[in-house]
Amino acid sequence: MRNDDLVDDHTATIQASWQRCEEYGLSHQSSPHLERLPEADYRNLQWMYGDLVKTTATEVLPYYENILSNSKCMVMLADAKGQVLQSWGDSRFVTPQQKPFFREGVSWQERTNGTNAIGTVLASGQPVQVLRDEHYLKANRFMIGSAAPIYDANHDLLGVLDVSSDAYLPQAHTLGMVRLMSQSVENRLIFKKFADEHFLITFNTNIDTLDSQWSGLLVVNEDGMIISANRRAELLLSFELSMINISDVFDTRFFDMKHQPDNLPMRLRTQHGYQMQAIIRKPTQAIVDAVDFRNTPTKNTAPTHSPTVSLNRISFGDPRVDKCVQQASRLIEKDIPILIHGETGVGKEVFVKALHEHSSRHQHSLVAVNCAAIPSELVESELFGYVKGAFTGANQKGAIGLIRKAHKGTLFLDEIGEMPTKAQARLLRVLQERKVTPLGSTESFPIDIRLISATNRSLKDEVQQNNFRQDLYYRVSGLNLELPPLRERLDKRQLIQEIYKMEASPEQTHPLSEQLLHLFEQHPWPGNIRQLVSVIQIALAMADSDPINSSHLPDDFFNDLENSPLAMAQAADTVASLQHGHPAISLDSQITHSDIKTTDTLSDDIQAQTLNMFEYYEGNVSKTAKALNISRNTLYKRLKVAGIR
Ligand SMILES: Nc1ncnc2c1ncn2[C@@H]1O[C@H](COP(=O)(O)OP(=O)(O)OP(=O)(O)O)[C@@H](O)[C@H]1O
Repeated sequence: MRNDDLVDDHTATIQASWQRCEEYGLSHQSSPHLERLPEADYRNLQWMYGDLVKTTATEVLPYYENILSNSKCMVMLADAKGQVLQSWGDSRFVTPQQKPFFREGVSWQERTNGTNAIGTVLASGQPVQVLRDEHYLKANRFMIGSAAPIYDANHDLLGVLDVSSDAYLPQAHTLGMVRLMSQSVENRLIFKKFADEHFLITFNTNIDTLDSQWSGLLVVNEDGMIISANRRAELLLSFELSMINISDVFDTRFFDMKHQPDNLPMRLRTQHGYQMQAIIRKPTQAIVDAVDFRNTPTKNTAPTHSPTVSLNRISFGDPRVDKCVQQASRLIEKDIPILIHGETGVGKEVFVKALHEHSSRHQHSLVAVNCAAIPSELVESELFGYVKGAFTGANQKGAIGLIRKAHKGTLFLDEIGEMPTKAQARLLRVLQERKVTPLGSTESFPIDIRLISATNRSLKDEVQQNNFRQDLYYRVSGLNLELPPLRERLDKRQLIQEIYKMEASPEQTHPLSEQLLHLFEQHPWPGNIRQLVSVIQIALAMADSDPINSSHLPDDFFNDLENSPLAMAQAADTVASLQHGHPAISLDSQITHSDIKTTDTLSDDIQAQTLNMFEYYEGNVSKTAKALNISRNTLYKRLKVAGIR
């Protein structure tokens, strides 16, 4: 590209940015928005982008330390929303009033801060240098910003790297340097992600530039398929690389490339006839492991029998479950452990399976471990693996352990509260060091897992009673989710119908009757969805291909109803109309349709449920009454008993 073209491009980028600023309603006099994110949100960000920050700080910036320390500038690393994750450097060139401009946790979006290097890179997707007077807000015109985007291995925008300095310093090379730095970050991230299990091929037109960040980088699997590449590779080869074989790119067999000694350059000719110099690096971990894990079907490693339900069928509009789905599906892509709490049978495991299938790790294993189901003396060897002869009774070949089986995938520790104390200490070390040392071994193996744990007890109480380590609690509970019991779900009706459809055979053509649906909606379901599935299965088997009626329902179903005064009161009419002499239910119970008069004798459970709901809906009487399926009057009376109104 000619210099004139570059100038034209630059001018067009800045003009387009100024136009956006006008559309956002900014003026040159507007004050920049320099407020930091709330501390908790900032901490979350740091956690989510831990790898990016660490890679930049420890593997890239040190190479530029000399240049940076001699040129009085600030380096800022921002996420894909322009929020500063970390800043480094010398703030001597800024006045005390200008220091907040470089603070971590400040957002540099154009929308709030006008044309600026970070915000304009985000809007244009291109490296940009914003000179002093090109900043839209006058308040920002004390600096020159040079910034370049950072993309991840999938070529999705990950963040922006920015170098800002005093307007009077020479700037000729800064933009080039920032581009180089962002390319190094991208290359390092690709290395980290793939070096364990894949071949990495670095190539360039000249042997002297092979070491540079501008070399092409290809990630290739055992069969020679290209799994990932840096952006330079596509530029150098000038064609799209995704999922093609390396032998379609170069005229050398992959077999010959694989057997080239590590770090010894080889000459390759592209299919277009260009000569390239290349270096191949072999996987650092035995490739057999990698293949083994990826191909292991979930059921072999996970003693789980729950059905596979897609994530968009987990909730049918319950606000609490919706929120769980939204939060978890976002955080499963980050390195944040998830802890799910919920009564037995609410569908914790079904939810985890759906999440894993939905996540980018779905080609790898979901390993589900029920910590309560493994005998305590075997928990450690099952989880962490062991080497040959580590203990009496051990398998002669040794075992890899469930945690390593989840490498690159998801590890689900169900009933984590049941884990023996010794195993807890070992698990904590594994999570801190991200390495597993099998029993009897001195060697450790790096692991890359997403961790989801579940419990139906309060893990916090377990910590207080010294049954669960506090440090481990903090390690496993990044995002705490509560899956509500079935009786409290607002999408009960749809969920019941959905499960009925799943369970009914093609011969069963009758839908669930309105009355049965109503009865199911009132039921307290102490066994939650598991019980609902079982009741529907029994009823379907009893009814054969006839429509289901109450005589097909198991006795336990009615016992639960009788034991739940509230549900009983609400279900009475329905049962009366459905019942054809079912022996398990007595409708002359002292509980009548008006549970109002029994408010003060309501069970603690119902009272607690009422208060929980009331709190959940932040004191909104209509919503709480609707959720509990009671009248507003009844709710007022219950609240009065609880001393609230
Ligand atoms: N969303 C759903 N759709 C269909 N069936 C479901 C759903 N959620 C749960 N189930 C049914 O309920 C059963 C119990 O679910 P799951 O094992 O996930 O519960 P859990 O909360 O993990 O229970 P526990 O705490 O006892 O381990 C499943 O086997 C499945 O039959």
